[in-house]
Amino acid sequence: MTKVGILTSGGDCPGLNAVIRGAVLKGETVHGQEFVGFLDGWRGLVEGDAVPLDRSSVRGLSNQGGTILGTSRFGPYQTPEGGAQNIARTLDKLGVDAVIAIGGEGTAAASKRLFEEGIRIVGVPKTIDNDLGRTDYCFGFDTAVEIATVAIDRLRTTGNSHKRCMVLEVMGRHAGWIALHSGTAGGAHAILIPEQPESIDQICAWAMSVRDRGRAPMVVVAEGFTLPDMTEAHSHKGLDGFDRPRLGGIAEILAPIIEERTGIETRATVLGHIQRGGVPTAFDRVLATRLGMAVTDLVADEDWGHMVALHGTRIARVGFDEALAHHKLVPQERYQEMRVLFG
Ligand SMILES: Nc1ncnc2c1ncn2[C@@H]1O[C@H](COP(=O)(O)OP(=O)(O)OP(=O)(O)O)[C@@H](O)[C@H]1O
Ligand SMILES: O=P(O)(O)OC[C@H]1O[C@](O)(CO)[C@@H](O)[C@@H]1O
Ligand SMILES: [Mg+2]
Repeated sequence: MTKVGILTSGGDCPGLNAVIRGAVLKGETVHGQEFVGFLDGWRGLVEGDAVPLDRSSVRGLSNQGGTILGTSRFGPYQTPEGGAQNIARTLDKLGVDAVIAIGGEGTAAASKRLFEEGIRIVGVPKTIDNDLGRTDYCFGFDTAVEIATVAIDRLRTTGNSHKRCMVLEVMGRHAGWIALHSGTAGGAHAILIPEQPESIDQICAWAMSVRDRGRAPMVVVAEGFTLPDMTEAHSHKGLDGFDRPRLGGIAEILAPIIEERTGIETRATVLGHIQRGGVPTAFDRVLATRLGMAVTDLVADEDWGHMVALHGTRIARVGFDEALAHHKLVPQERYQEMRVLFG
C-alpha cells in the first residue's frame, strides 16, 4: 500500500481542508492509498512530525477555513536537518512513499528542487492572489474576492452617507487580481494594482470627478501597488518567515494625500487577513475537492514533479517547472478594459 504524506505550506487559504479531504477520500477508496499529514508545512516533513489521516479525520472538513495540518513559511532547505537527502531518510523512517505539497509559488519552487533531487513529490496550487501560472484559478481566490466585495459594499454605504472618499486595501503582493475582481464587482471608481503604476494626480482626478457628480469615491488598492516615485511596495511591519517585507499600509499612505489634494475627507481600511479566513465559497470548495481528488491520481501514476491545475473546467497536470515559468499577472489589456470606467 502506498503511504502518502500531505503538507500545506505558505500562507493559509480557504479550501485547504477541502483539498485534504478530497485527497484522503479518493486516495483511500479508489487507489488504496494510506495518508499522514505533516504538521506546519515543510517543518513537519523536515522534522518527521506527522499525524495519521484517515476518513474519520477529514469528516466534515470541506466547509472549514484554515488547514487542520497548520502551515508556515519554514523552508525545506532552511536548517541543517533539511535538504533532499535528509528528507529522503526521514520519509524512509516513517514509511512514507510520496509527498503531496499544497502551496503557492514558493512551495512549488521548493517542491521542484526536491523533485530534481530525487524526492517523489507532487503538488496542488494554492494562493488567494491567483498568480500561479498554468492554472486558470486557484482555490481561495473566489472566497477572498467575495469577502473584499462585501467590504466594498459596506464601505460604500458609509462613504455615501458622509460624502467621504473610502480607500480599501486588499491583498496582492505582485498581482492585483483580488483588487481587480472585487473592485469590478463592487463598482470601484479606481482600482490600483502592483502591475500598473498610476500617479497621485490621476488618482485625485478620478476622486474629484466622482465628487463633482455628487458621489462618494471608492478606491480599491492592492497592497503591492506603488506610486511612480516609490521604488518598492510599502512595508513597515518587518520581514516574514522567508525574509520578505511584510506588505500592508499603502491605503494609509494614499488616504491623507487624497484628502489634502482634493479636500475630500478620506478614510482608509486595510482588510488584511480577514480575506484569508473563514469558510470557503461553494466554488472554492468544489475546485479544492476536485484538485485534492485528482492529485491522488498523480501519485497512483507516479507522475512526480507535477501539480494538478484547472484548465477551463477540466483538471489538468502541469510540471512544477512549467507552472513556475509563468507568473500570472494582470495583463495590461485586462486592466485597461476596466480603467475606462474609473472616475
Ligand atoms: N526557491 C525556493 N527554494 C527552496 N525553498 C523555497 C523556495 N521558495 C520558497 N521556499 C520555501 O517555501 C516556503 C513557502 O513559500 P512562500 O512563503 O512563498 O509561500 P507560497 O507557497 O508561495 O504561498 P503564498 O501564496 O502564501 O506566498 C517559503 O516560506 C520558503 O521557506
Ligand atoms: O500570512 P502573511 O505572512 O502575513 O502573508 C501575507 C501574504 O500572503 C498572501 O496572502 C498570499 O501570498 C499575500 O497576498 C500577502 O502578501
Ligand atoms: Mg509565495
